Amino acid sequence: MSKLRVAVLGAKGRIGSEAVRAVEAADDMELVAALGRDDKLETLVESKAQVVVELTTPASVMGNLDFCVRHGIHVVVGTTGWTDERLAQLGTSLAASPETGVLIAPNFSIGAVLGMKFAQQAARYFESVEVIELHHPDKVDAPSGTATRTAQLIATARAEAGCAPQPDATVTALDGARGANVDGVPVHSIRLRGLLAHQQVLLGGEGETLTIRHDSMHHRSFMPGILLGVRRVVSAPGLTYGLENFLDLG
Ligand SMILES: NC(=O)C1=CN([C@@H]2O[C@H](COP(=O)(O)OP(=O)(O)OC[C@H]3O[C@@H](n4cnc5c(N)ncnc54)[C@H](O)[C@@H]3O)[C@@H](O)[C@H]2O)C=CC1
Ligand SMILES: O=C(O)C1=N[C@H](C(=O)O)C[C@H](O)C1
Repeated sequence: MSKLRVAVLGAKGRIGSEAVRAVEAADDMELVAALGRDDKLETLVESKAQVVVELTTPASVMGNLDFCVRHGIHVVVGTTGWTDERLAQLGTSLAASPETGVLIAPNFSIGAVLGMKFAQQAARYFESVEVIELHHPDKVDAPSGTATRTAQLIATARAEAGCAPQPDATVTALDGARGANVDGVPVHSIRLRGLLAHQQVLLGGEGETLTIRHDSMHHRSFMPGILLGVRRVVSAPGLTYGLENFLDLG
């Protein structure tokens, strides 16, 4: 069986360099390009890449995606910074290249995906829910893509269940004291040397709380999800949002 021809964009970055090693080690994949900020995207075409793993920055991802989709190259995207406007722009590109697949995964780690799913399931049963995400201080975006997506999933689950707005008697507060408001869910961002990627979802009801916590201690935690995404995106045309769509979570 021929190997999948895979390229990594952002290959010198923290997660990109780990992804390069993971693709090289995968029996069913061949690393055909490992590109950084100053490399030419045309290399992706010249190297006949079938799948690009996009791990750059929120400032770079849209241009890279546009190039790949125009050239019919499937993309597994880990880069953050997704907004409704960006998703709509991607939808327009994909409409012109309907056989191309793009997976956007706010988080590739299996534990984080499960944590998001559990939070989504629990959200309707508690009066209060807040998200705390904790990352290394070199991260350029806040809140994290994972926390934003978690809050959106929680908010949708609560809206569908007809939950009342969360109780919060705050009348005066310093700017930021109650975190960022993502669809009505407060999201708090910690940046601390020594950390990598961590998240807690705190749920509270009368006389009880539930905390769902996930910790990524090494970038290796993201690799099985990236490899799964590469294997699956080639037969998933259009946009897939969330690795959970490629997992049999029931
Ligand atoms: N979905 C997930 O599970 C994960 C997502 N991430 C996300 O991945 C992104 C990268 O994170 P890190 O590796 O920590 O950042 P980083 O700053 O270490 O790496 C980014 C790399 O991309 C390069 N780059 C910038 N523009 C480029 C371009 N146009 N073409 C090619 N390379 C370019 C930079 O020079 C740098 O080497 C962030 O958005 C982060 O949030 C990180 C870890 C896990
Ligand atoms: O920048 C990171 O490190 C991470 N980014 C992603 C995010 O913003 O959610 C995924 C993970 O949290 C690591």
